[in-house]
Amino acid sequence: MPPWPRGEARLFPDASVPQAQPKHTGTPGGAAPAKMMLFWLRFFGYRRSARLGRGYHEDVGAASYKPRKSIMYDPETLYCDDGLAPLEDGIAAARRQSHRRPAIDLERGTRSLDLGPGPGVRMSVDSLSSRQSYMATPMSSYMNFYTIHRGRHAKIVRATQKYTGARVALKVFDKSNLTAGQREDIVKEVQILRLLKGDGIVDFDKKLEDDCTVTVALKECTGGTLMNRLAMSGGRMVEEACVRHVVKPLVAALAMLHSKKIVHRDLKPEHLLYDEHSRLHLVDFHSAAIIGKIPLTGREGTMAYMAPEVLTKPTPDEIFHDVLSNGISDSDLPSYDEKVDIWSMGVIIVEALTGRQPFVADTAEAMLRAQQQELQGSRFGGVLDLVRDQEFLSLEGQDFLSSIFRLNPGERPSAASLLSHPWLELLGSDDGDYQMA
Ligand SMILES: Nc1ncnc2c1ncn2[C@@H]1O[C@H](COP(=O)(O)OP(=O)(O)OP(=O)(O)O)[C@@H](O)[C@H]1O
Repeated sequence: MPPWPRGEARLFPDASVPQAQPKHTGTPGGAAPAKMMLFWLRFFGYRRSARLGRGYHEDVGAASYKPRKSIMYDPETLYCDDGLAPLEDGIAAARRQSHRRPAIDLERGTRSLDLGPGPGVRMSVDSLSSRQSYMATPMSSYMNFYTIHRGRHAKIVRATQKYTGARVALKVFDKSNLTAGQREDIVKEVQILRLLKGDGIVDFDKKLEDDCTVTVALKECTGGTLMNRLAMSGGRMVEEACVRHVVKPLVAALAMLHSKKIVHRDLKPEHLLYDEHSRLHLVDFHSAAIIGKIPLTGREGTMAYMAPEVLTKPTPDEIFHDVLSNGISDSDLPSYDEKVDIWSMGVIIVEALTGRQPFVADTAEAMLRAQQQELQGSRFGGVLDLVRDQEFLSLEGQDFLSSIFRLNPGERPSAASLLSHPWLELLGSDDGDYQMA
């Protein structure tokens, strides 16, 4: 029987009995090794790094055991856009690849996320709490890049979406070449594309941004442009094919566009694309405008397809340097309306039927003269003479085109009224498509 009560055995051990010594005695009282280590780790500000699955890890400040600094995501797993669903796709993908739940409530603040910069650069996101930031790269959710076009404003890169396999056309703007006005144009282009989800308009997917580029992701139209189709069919289309594949879908797309008060302002064969089902889609809304939101006073578009009332307007540069600096407001200038698209449509149709542009000139003044001469029939042998020929074009076709080619925009029909034009009923079989005429 020991001389002390049982319960006091650990408090007052018998000195004669050998006791197990703690392995580490660095702190008073012989603290447990884990606690000891934690003490020093806290002291030196150690950051615990917890792996949460492939390519995804969380840095956590161990000093307080609270998430500190940042959450980092593998660019392969997460991408975000300017606020819509794709970020959630990225989160879902990150979660699928992670065995543990991402430690942070990603959903919070995703609505106003903009893409982070390229790999290795971290970017704060306002709507997340200050200790959180994202790392992601716009292009990392795509693969198989191939540049198909270098345009005035952007380059177009064909790519495949990694997770869905969807084919996209990425319109990539180099930020270093953009003026403030051009940046506004991109915002406007995206705004218009969002408004125009529907038949006849290219499908907008999302907008991506990093330090160097702004990218507008569109569904790829795999059937090529009207220009490609004309080339495949020997330079021009027979009338029935033209009505089926150009006139009817174009009138319908313009009727929809104009009903939303949007003017394209740069219609041409290169901006009419076909999908895999040969359905027509309008692209390039960079010059487009919403009537009433900005004054339609500048010379926008491609000269051969410009309506006469656009040719007489100052270019955007002239407006900036000459007009506004003279104290005249943009809204004081005479403006035009959606009828400019109707004129461009007429030029496209004539080109599709004949393989030639009806009006050709180098300067705006010369183009205006050429248009007047053609329309008054004083330029013998011009392209319009050909379409006035009954051997070449049906009476319905002639009536359709002559109603469009009016110098006075007020006399041109609207797209909505052209929907019921008899020429659109002139549809033969598909056999006529792309025949050499
Ligand atoms: N969604 C798409 N699918 C397939 N090809 C496309 C798509 N969007 C654009 N392209 C191709 O890229 C070309 C140029 O597109 P877009 O006009 O939008 O760019 P841009 O920079 O404004 O070029 P440009 O200055 O020549 O008008 C189109 O003519 C077409 O060949």
